[in-house]
Amino acid sequence: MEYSSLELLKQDYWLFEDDHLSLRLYPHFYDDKESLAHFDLLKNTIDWKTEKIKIFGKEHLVPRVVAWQGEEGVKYKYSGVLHKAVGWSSEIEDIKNKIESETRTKYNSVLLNRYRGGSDKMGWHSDDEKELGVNPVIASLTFGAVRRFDFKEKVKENPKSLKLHLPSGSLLIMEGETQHYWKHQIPQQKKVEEERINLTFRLIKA
Ligand SMILES: O=C(O)CCC(=O)C(=O)O
Ligand SMILES: [Fe+2]
Repeated sequence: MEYSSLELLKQDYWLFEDDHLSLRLYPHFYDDKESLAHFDLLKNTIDWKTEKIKIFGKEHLVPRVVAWQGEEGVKYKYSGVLHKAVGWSSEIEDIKNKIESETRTKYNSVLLNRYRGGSDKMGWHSDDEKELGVNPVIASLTFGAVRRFDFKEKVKENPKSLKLHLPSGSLLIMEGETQHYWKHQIPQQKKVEEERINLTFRLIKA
C-alpha cells in the first residue's frame, strides 16, 4: 500500500497494524505555521555534522547531515564515536514535552537528520540497537519536504511493504515488535528539491 501526503492529511489519526507492524501517525501534530517556524529554527541553530562511516575499510560520507541531543549524561555511539549528552536545547525540550504528553511515553534522546534535497537518503535499517531495549517506542517527527518513508517486512519470501509520504508537521510512532520484523528507509527522490528535517526521539537504557 502507498499513501500520498494528501490522503494522510485527511484523518487526524491513523493506525497501521500488520504482521508484527505497529504504527500510529498523527498527520497534524504541528500546523503549517508551527512546522515552518521549527524547520527554520532547527536548520539554522543546530550544529549539523556530516557523518563518516567505514564500509570495508573505506571511509564514506553519509548522504545527509546529522545531530544528536539528550538528557545530561545519556550516552550514544554513532559515527564510531561515543557521544555524551549535555542536555536539551529549549526548542527541542518543548517539542519533546509535547510528544511525551500526547503519546504518554518518555524519551531521553533525539537523533536529528537533515536531508538537503532529494539525493539525500537513509538506507534500509531497523532501529534495533541493544541500548533501546526490546520493542522500543520511537517517535519520528517531520518538518519540511514531503518524503517517502518505506517499510518492508524482513521475511525473505513475499515481504509485505507500506509506503507513507509523510507530511510536514506529522508525527509517526513506531512501536511493539515493528523493529524486529520490519525495516524502514528514506529512498532517494531526485525530483524533490526542498529540505526535510526529521527528529527521532528514543529512550536509551543505560
Ligand atoms: O528521516 C526519517 O524519517 C527516518 C529517520 C530514521 O529512520 C532514523 O533516524 O533511524
Ligand atoms: Fe530509523
